[in-house]
Amino acid sequence: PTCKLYKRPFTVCIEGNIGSGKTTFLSHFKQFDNTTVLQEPVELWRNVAGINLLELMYTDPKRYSFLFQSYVQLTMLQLHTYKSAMPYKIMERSVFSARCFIENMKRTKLLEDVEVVVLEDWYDWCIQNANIVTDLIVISYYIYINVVYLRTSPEVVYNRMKTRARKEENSVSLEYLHQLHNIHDEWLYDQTLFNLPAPVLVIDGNKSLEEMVIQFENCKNLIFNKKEEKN
Ligand SMILES: Cc1cc2cn([C@H]3C[C@H](O)[C@@H](CO)O3)c(=O)nc2[nH]1
Repeated sequence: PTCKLYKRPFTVCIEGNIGSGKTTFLSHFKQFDNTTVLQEPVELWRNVAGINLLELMYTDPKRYSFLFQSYVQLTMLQLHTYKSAMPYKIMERSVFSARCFIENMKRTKLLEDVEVVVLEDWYDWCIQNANIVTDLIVISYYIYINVVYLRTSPEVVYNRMKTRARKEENSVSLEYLHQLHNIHDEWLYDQTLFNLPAPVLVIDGNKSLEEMVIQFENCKNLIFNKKEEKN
């Protein structure tokens, strides 16, 4: 039998706050037939054997943050290791950004220290043992030197979140979005938190949809060209 050589796809993780424009970015890439687009498996988190774990996490975060993040980690790993024949794979968030949410829950005491240790041990083992190689993290504030991050102000994402009105998020405060924004900034903008698994691109998520699409196009060219450089 001819063994099918599985070539690791050039993987891009789109990162950013709730409501920062990731889904819009992903839909822009759905038009390319050389790219597998993997959205965040929110529907899985809403139905774990009939239980809405996302809702439980927001309703009783002290009790359910660990359980939720542990399931998120599993579902993100399944996406990281998803086999596709396409040369490009774009993922919404990653096990890398899972650490941002865990970090925030640690800082706000929603996770016990021992819960953080267990989540981090799982993460460390997975990184060493699973095939997770991310060639480029796309985040959001376009600067041409090829370091980009989907950076959207908490006020803007708060309004978008409210407009989208995802029922589980109706209790999410502007303060929480500020916390997540700051941790994403530390990780991807100041680059003082965690270590970066890959070079970063940034797009200004505060722009109008038209301006965002222009930035997505620039980003797409950077990404598809980058692969050429790589080969
Ligand atoms: C990797 C990762 C994604 C992710 C999303 N979420 C929440 C934020 C949004 O309300 C919803 C969909 O992104 O899930 C979370 O609490 N922890 C997460 N960790």
